[in-house]
Amino acid sequence: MLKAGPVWALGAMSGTSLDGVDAAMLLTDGTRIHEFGPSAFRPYSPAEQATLRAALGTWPDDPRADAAAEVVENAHAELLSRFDNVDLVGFHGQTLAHDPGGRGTHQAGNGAILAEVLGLPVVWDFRSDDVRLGGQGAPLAPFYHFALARRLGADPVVFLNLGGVGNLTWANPALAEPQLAGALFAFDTGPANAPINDLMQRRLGLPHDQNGALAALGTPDEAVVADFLRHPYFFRMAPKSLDRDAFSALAQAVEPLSDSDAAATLTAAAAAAVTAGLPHLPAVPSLVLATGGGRHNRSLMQALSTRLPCRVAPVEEAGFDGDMLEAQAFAHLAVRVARGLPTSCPGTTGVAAAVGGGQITTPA
Ligand SMILES: Nc1ncnc2c1ncn2[C@@H]1O[C@H](COP(=O)(O)OP(=O)(O)OP(=O)(O)O)[C@@H](O)[C@H]1O
Ligand SMILES: CC(=O)N[C@H]1[C@@H]2OC[C@@H](O2)[C@@H](O)[C@@H]1O[C@H](C)C(=O)O
Repeated sequence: MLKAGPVWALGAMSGTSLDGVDAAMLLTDGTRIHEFGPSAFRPYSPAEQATLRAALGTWPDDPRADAAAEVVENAHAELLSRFDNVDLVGFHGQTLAHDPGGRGTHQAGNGAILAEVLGLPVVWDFRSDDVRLGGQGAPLAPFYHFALARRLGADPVVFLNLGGVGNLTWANPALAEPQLAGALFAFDTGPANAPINDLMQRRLGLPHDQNGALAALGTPDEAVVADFLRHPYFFRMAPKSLDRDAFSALAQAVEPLSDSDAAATLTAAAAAAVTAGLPHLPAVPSLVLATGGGRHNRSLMQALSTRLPCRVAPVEEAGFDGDMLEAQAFAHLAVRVARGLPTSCPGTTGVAAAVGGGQITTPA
């Protein structure tokens, strides 16, 4: 049994960009954020990353998925054992495949193993219940965005996560609870860093376009961007979510371009996808707070400023840590699961009614 009141939760996220594991502690009662705690990052080695890459698109019982799960479990055990005074762990795992309307959603990594290794209760498998009940299973960070918005005041706040995939959240903290109608609107916007990382890896053997330097040297091919924006995904009503590699045609379209023009085009496409998402929000915001690794990419931030009809600023402007926000989100969500509070609702995943997903494993 988790003690009453705020607890120190340790959240861990291994994101779609495959760069490594983020972990962060948060003092929360699942509703209010009391304090931000320490955080750490553990990169995947090139060999580990190759194992994860080889498993993308696989489902449980595939040997490639088993190999990926082992990498994920070992990396998390190593990273999470560095933290002290943890009451509860929130373990997202690594998404290998996501097909909410079909085969479901697959996060590699067994939370029960981690619970034994760490000797701590672990909340995991956050997405399956939502998908089983007809939801998209993603995005889940919006319930944490709501708690952040409440810290800032009563006005609506828009968060843009620039991870491997991008996602937007409109949070209205004037409502008392995140699951109330009108409190949250959220959806994946489109590819963000993943296609840029893949290009850099494929052509130059580099993990990403450091600070957007390569894209800054090139010119976007606007015809490719315009064609990309004709994808039916952008015309679908929210909530909606994406698999990491849902836009493989975009990668093919930039193949004939030079390295810098290809990087510039993928960067412009990532920004254009966000612009295409804005009409799905209740109103055009005056400010978008950018979080996730993509906010370090100057070319991407520049492309967003050019293409969006509002100001875009890193989430640090509001006093938050954009590198650890997703890890903190899974700390917060873990406490919500342990307390029986919902983690998704019709406005975030399209599920018919609010759901508290996730399983809890307590070590023997
Ligand atoms: N200095 C930088 N310059 C350019 N890009 C960067 C920089 N730092 C990080 N990034 C990009 O951000 C990515 C990591 O972002 P983040 O950790 O938010 O993604 P993620 O959590 O893996 O993805 P998701 O949110 O989709 O699950 C890197 O893979 C890289 O593409
Ligand atoms: C299925 C899955 O793992 N989706 C991730 C991915 O990365 C960003 C975007 O696509 C978002 O939908 C989600 O992650 C964040 C943490 C979320 O659930 O809010």
